[in-house]
Formats: sequence, C-alpha cells, structure tokens
Amino acid sequence: MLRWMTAGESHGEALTAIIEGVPAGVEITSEQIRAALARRRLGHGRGARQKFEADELSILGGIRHGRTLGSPIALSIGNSEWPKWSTVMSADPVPETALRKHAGTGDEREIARNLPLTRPRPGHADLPGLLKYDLPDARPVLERASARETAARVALGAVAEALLEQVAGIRLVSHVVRIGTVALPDDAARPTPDDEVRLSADPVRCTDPATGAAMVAAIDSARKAGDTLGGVVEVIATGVPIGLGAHVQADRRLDARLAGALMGIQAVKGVEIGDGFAEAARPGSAAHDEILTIDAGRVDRATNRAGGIEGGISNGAPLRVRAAYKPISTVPHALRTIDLATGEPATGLHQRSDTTAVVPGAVIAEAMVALVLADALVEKTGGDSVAEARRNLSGYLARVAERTQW
Ligand SMILES: Cc1cc2nc3c(=O)[nH]c(=O)nc-3n(C[C@H](O)[C@H](O)[C@H](O)COP(=O)(O)O)c2cc1C
Ligand SMILES: C=C(O[C@@H]1CC(C(=O)O)=C[C@@H](OP(=O)(O)O)[C@H]1O)C(=O)O
Repeated sequence: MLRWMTAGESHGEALTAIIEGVPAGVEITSEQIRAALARRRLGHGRGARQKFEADELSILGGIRHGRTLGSPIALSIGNSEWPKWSTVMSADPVPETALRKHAGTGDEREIARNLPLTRPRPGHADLPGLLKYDLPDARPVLERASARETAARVALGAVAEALLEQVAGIRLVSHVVRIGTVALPDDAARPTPDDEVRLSADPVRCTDPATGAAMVAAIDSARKAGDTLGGVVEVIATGVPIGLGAHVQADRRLDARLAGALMGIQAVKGVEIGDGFAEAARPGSAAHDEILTIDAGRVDRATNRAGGIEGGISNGAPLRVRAAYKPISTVPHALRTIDLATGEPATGLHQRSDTTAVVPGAVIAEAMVALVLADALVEKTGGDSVAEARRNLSGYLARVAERTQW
C-alpha cells in the first residue's frame, strides 16, 4: 500500500510531503522532481506569483544515491518568499505591534498582508472554513486551501511516475482539452508520453496549434475583462496491465479511486473516465469496446470508450481520464460578499490571482493519476524492491498470456 500526505501553508516556510510504501530501488533524482515542479509552474494564464516565487526542493529522507530505500520518502519544498511572510505566518506568537508595523507607511501590499481577512471570497473555502473551525478570519483557512499545496503532490507524483515506469513500463501524459469555450476537436490526435517536450513548450499544453492559439486568445481576453476561466484536462496512461483495481468492493475500484483523487484537487468539479458523459447519450450498441482478438495477453478492441477500465479493473487499454476545473474563484471583477467584521455588504478581497489554472491543472491531474496507479500497482505486485515487484508482475503476466493462448 502506498500512503502519502502533505503539510504546509501557501505562504508558510515550506510544504512537506511524505510517501510510504515505495519499494526499494526506484531510480529517482532531485533533478527529476525539480523538472516536475517546473512543469507545474508553466502555463499561459498564471498570475504574478509564479514569476517571483521559487520551489526550493530538499529530499529529507527515503532516497540515497539516486535510489529509493524502501523507507518513507520525505520531501520539503521551501518557499523563496518566506521572509516576506515570516511575521504573518509565524508559528510562534508575534506581538500585535509586529502585525501593525506597516500602518501609516503607505505600503498597501504590506498593510493588506497583515490585515485580518474578514470578507470571505465566494468560491473559496473562506466562509465555510472559518465558521467550521471558529476562526477570527479567513487567513488560516485560505493558507491551506490554496492550490500552492499541489506543488507537494506533483513532487510525490514524480516519484510515483518513476515507480510506474520502472516496475511496469507504465507512462503518463497530460494535456489541456478545453479552456472556457475553446475545446480541442473530438477527432484531434491524442498525445502520447513521447510528446512531453512539445506539450511543455506549448503555452497551454495543447496538441493542436490552432486550438492552442484560440485558448491563449481566450485567456488574454478574460484577463482584460477582469474575469477568469476554467477548462478540462485529460490524462492518458499507456502500458497499464490488465488487473489493477478490483470489482469486489466500492473503494477498491480503480475508477472510484481515480475519481476521488482527481476531485481532491482544488477547483476540480467534475471527473470523466473514458467517454464518460458522452456514453450516457449513446445506445448500448455504440457504447462499449468490442473485443476483436485476444492473443497471449494482448487484447485488441475496436474502440476504447471505457478509457481502459471495466468493472473497476484496468483492462489493458490505455487509461484515459478527464478532470473539469472551475474558473479561478478570485475574480478581479470582485464578487459580492459580506464583511464579517461589520455584517455589511462588501466585495471579495482581490490582490492578484491566476486567470486560469487549467494548464498547471493538467500536470497536477497527471500526478494524482500517477499516485493512484502506483498504489494499485504495488497492491497487485507486492514486493519490497523493484526487482521483486517486477518478478511478481511478470509471473502474473505470464499466467495471463497462458490463459489467452490458443
Ligand atoms: C494550480 C491552481 C492554481 C490556482 N490558483 C488560484 C488563484 O490564483 N486564485 C484563486 O482564487 N484560486 C486559485 N485556484 C483555485 C482555488 O485554490 C480553489 O478554487 C479553492 O481552494 C476552492 O476550492 P474548491 O474550488 O475545490 O471548492 C487554483 C487552483 C489550482 C489547481
Ligand atoms: C502559489 C501557487 O498558486 C496560488 C494558488 C492560489 C489559490 O488560491 O489556490 C492563489 C494564488 O496565490 P496568491 O493568492 O497568493 O496570489 C496562486 O498563486 C502555486 O500554484 O504555486
């Protein structure tokens, strides 16, 4: 079983991530994890913060000389902006005067940073969070609700992707299929993991240049209009063997695990497995994936509408899942709210924000799919080392081949 967890606040000193259950011998370097973190920062429509803030990765445990040890892997992602936030986010008590030291200086940014956030922003965790936890303002809520935390997940996802490839040859790719009303045509070629360099170089992680240009234009016009956009991302995994996940219990189904993991990303409001919602409109005769041949474990199907999962079990076809991101909540054209300090109508606080998070959202979704697949893979293979997991997998695959040879 793989277990993972993150800690840390958006403007805190560092994010921390721990993953346990990774077999010994997975080759992974800090450079690979840094590359994954860099991919998450990319994308047209990101706000000012990505330009000046740096992810400072440290590997604190579980990896030695470029290989996992089988022990828990602990990662820290320091925030280069911490000195500016060290008073506001201090773990130890600070005197009131320290929080007010900018009053009267005219430095609006510093004054705002230190003020209690009593105007909950619609679309954020601010209002339910501060009432649920009985907090005086929204700062403690928004600090943890912020998608800054996804940096920690992407770092863990890099470890999961290395495990998947080295144990089973499973590779992942993610791309953007919709931003606002601009969508990749249904008949556009799907990317493969070999397209990563090209996708990372594209401002919107889109495979089709004309659609990508229209997405960039849509983001620019939303920004000019003081608005924000959502969209849809797709993650594809190739090389997934038959048999990850299980039909026997609701929480063991691979589709359920993927949906939960993707819905666990900030701002994700919908998940689709394979053709998902389009399937609901089709007759059964045009909704399933007919089996054409089966030969020594290789299954050839007419289509892959199911997205590689039947009955909660991977069926050997490429895995294909989508996640829908709602538009960024902090809309520059500020939304109406109530100031909890006075009970009076107000507008939500807006200092800066991304125009869209869909492009990094693809990389984050890829990390979440990797973590779910890695968990399902080690569950199937067992094994305390990569070599043992590989041996177990090839023993199982040999039996699948034997069962399907005529
Ligand atoms: C990569 C990424 C970046 C985000 N950036 C912002 C942002 O700059 N401003 C904002 O208001 N929301 C942003 N969000 C969305 C909020 O974090 C999210 O909507 C909020 O925490 C409420 O959670 P919920 O949408 O899941 O209900 C971002 C989300 C992601 C995935
Ligand atoms: C810092 C990151 O994303 C942040 C996620 C976020 C939110 O509300 O989710 C709001 C923004 O931060 P701020 O409100 O401080 O400008 C984003 O920049 C990141 O992705 O690394």
